[in-house]
Amino acid sequence: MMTEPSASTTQAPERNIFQFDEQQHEIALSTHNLHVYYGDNEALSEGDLQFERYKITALIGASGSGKSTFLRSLNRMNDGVARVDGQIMYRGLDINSNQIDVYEMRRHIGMVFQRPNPFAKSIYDNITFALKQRGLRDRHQLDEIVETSLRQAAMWDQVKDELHKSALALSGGQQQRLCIARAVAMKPDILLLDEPASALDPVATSQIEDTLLKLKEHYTIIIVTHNMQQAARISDFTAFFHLGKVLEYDEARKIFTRPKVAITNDYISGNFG
Ligand SMILES: Nc1ncnc2c1ncn2[C@@H]1O[C@H](COP(=O)(O)OP(=O)(O)OP(=O)(O)O)[C@@H](O)[C@H]1O
Repeated sequence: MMTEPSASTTQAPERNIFQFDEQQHEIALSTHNLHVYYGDNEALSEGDLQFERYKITALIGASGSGKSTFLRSLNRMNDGVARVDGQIMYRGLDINSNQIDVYEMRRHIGMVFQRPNPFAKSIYDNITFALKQRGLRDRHQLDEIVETSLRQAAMWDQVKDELHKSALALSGGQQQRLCIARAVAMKPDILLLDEPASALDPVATSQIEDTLLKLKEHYTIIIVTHNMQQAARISDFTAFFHLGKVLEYDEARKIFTRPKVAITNDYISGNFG
């Protein structure tokens, strides 16, 4: 449910960061003193955020507020594009450390992009490509992973008889679910999704949302979305980004019913963005 626009639109932003009680919540990923720069321009100045295991966290905010910059930093997709200062802690390791094998880390922290980007290969080969690159050759094991991944992405029944058809012949929504299947085939801990449904129609969008709700049984999900209804429907926690900072981060039901920060209220009420 959305709240009514607030009268206090001009109120200066206050920081209102939700701190998990680490005793009660298992943290899958956390950031500490994170700053991201494109050249001299500081696009993100974010302090300490924590992401709880097996929950969906939505990153919301107006265009240019830094959501994608933040998301892409979480598995070093900004390497070579931006300078990232601060720590991103995963299983006790800072993923920005020189000792990290970036490809191995991305196996644990996978990503699905805004536009479906299947390889120009068959459905089967899209899912097995990276596994084969890593040396997995056992046909039986590969078949099993293809089936499990497609089931997790809720498209096994639709494509089980045409696994050798080109992925490019699938609809946009199916292609995006194939990209989700490709990501989960690597058995990541964390799935990052950058507006995965923005190029899809409402039916395909709703199927992606149902898929994500099922996937959170096994994965920690962090999703950028411009769709407030989507964030309210599927997220457990929501972070509101504004001008390169997180102004409010809390349980989604609180953000969408009684946000503490006036600008959050204005944004979710559709007053800007
Ligand atoms: N590759 C880049 N080079 C230089 N500046 C960039 C680059 N990518 C993003 N920026 C800048 O960083 C800031 C944050 O952009 P970012 O894409 O993270 O915002 P966003 O909230 O994800 O926006 P949108 O919702 O439109 O995707 C913006 O000022 C943007 O212009």
